[in-house]
Amino acid sequence: MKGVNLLLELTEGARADAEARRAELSYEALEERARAARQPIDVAAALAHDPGHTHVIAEIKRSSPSKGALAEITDPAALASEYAAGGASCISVLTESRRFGGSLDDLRAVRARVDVPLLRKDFISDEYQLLEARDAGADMVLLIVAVLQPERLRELHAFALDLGLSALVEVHDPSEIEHALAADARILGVNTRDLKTFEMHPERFAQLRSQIPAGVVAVAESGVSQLADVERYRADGADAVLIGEALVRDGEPQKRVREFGAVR
Ligand SMILES: O=C(O)c1ccccc1NCC(=O)[C@H](O)[C@H](O)COP(=O)(O)O
Repeated sequence: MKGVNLLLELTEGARADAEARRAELSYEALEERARAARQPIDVAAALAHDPGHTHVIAEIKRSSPSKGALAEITDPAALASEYAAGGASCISVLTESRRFGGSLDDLRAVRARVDVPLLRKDFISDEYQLLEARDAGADMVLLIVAVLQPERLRELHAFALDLGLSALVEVHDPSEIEHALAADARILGVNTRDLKTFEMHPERFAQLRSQIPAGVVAVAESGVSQLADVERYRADGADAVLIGEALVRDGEPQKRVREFGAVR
């Protein structure tokens, strides 16, 4: 399947890049540094349902496999400041370099500039990558159920929590929700992008929402291009929306984040 193959390719590439960094900095040395880094923020609390407001997770995304180049972001920290000023509840920093053009340096630069919770958005399959996330200032990491065996998902989720990190556990279908909940996910993201065709299926969020228990943060990911899309996800029960392309292409990201966040 093209989509699964793409996810595997992205995951393998991210793992190879992390292995190269590990050759420069050992696991043990990184762990010592990571555990001494600032204490992460509790992101589940920051994204908990708010009747007066939709939490916006605003993404820093230069390019993507589906669209190619999206925006020339020379100063990710400046864009993050705009997002924060617009009231973003969390900022997602894509650190994958091969297809998304991101880096851990982007994450570090953003951390140095803003105080809002940060998501390290990458294709994580190894503990070393979780240590890197905490060391670079992340509060939350992405774990994609489609590329992790159930036991591996449980291990990585538990290790993230042990490091004080939160985890956004990403699902695409009902069986993946079961695996996510079995791993004790507290923040669940439904990605409505079909990774086989790259088509958007916003109705998937509503289809899966009833399987997400009360008390678990429900995030609708991908495909927001206008206010009506946020209103729809909100009406379908989203506590938070994760938005990339629409914000990086917008000339007024601060204004746009404020507008999207005002949806109730
Ligand atoms: O964006 C892609 O083309 C993509 C392809 C394969 C795997 C992941 C991909 N995107 C990651 C994301 O989850 C999105 O960046 C995020 O949900 C924001 O989506 P959007 O608002 O549609 O840019």
